[in-house]
Amino acid sequence: MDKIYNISIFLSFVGLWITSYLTGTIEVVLGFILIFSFGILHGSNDILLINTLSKSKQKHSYLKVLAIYLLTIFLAVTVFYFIPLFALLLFVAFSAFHFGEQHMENKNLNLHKSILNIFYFVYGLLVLQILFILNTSEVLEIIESIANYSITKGIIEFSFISTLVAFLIISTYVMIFSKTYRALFLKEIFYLVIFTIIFNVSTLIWGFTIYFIFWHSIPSLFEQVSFIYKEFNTKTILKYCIKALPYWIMSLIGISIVFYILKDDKMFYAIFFSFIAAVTFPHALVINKMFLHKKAQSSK
Ligand SMILES: CC1=C(/C=C/C(C)=C/C=C/C(C)=C/C=O)C(C)(C)CCC1
Repeated sequence: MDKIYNISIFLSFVGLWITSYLTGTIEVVLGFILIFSFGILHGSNDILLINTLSKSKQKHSYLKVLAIYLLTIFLAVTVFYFIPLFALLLFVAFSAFHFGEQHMENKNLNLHKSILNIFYFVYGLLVLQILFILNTSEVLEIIESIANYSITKGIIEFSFISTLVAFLIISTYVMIFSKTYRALFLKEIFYLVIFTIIFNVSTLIWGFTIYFIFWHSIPSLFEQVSFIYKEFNTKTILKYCIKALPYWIMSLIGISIVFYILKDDKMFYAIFFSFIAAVTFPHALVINKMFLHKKAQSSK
């Protein structure tokens, strides 16, 4: 995993360097290309993951799994439509846990499950809050168009400071009880400094893209391929991509239709993030199950 993160550092700075040559519009287009390729791909094989997870027990019917998955997405869309502010907060909370779990799970911190869950959540939330505090005006605009509710700069600042304090407290606790984390702490702070530099220099969308693709989706793809096929090489990556293709195409068609129907410039980011949010809910749950399964396997 360390190797992957070294590649992430390299790609992040390549990403920053490239954008110094690009106009704002091309930066946004490139961001969307990356999000719609690697970003969506990393969530396209959830159904395959569910089947791999249930292999040992009774195998669920494909249609049943697909139906439950689509129902969760439909439910998320409905909540977004009727109670957007609540849905947005829930989405940020789910995403924070999901980002934190992806980043920290493989560190084998060897602590009680509830402490680990809080730690994953606070870490992921801190990364998001660093992005938000360094791009406040863009974030406020998008939140207003999604939730039809204007929050103030003060709320973003307050959330950032509270999350930072919470992170320092839980980090101290984890350091006291986990030798592994003590050894890793400086490296983790170094990664956070890298995120801060990137989020400060880039626009909101480009900063989010760099984190989401190079620090989340690519490490997650590595983890998923290794979990499903037990090895990570060109052959298994190709297998994964072929399996993901129908879902990937379906999501691209789905979002294109929504954009085509609404065709509203102002709503662009709102639709985009609501779409990501809807697929994030079931995805985060499936990945959580994958990590629990891996842990159970390794402790056998
Ligand atoms: C960047 C950003 C937001 C949050 C985005 C998040 C939280 C994305 C999470 C994506 C995930 C977890 C994908 C699946 O793996 C807001 C709040 C919409 C406001 C505008 C800018």
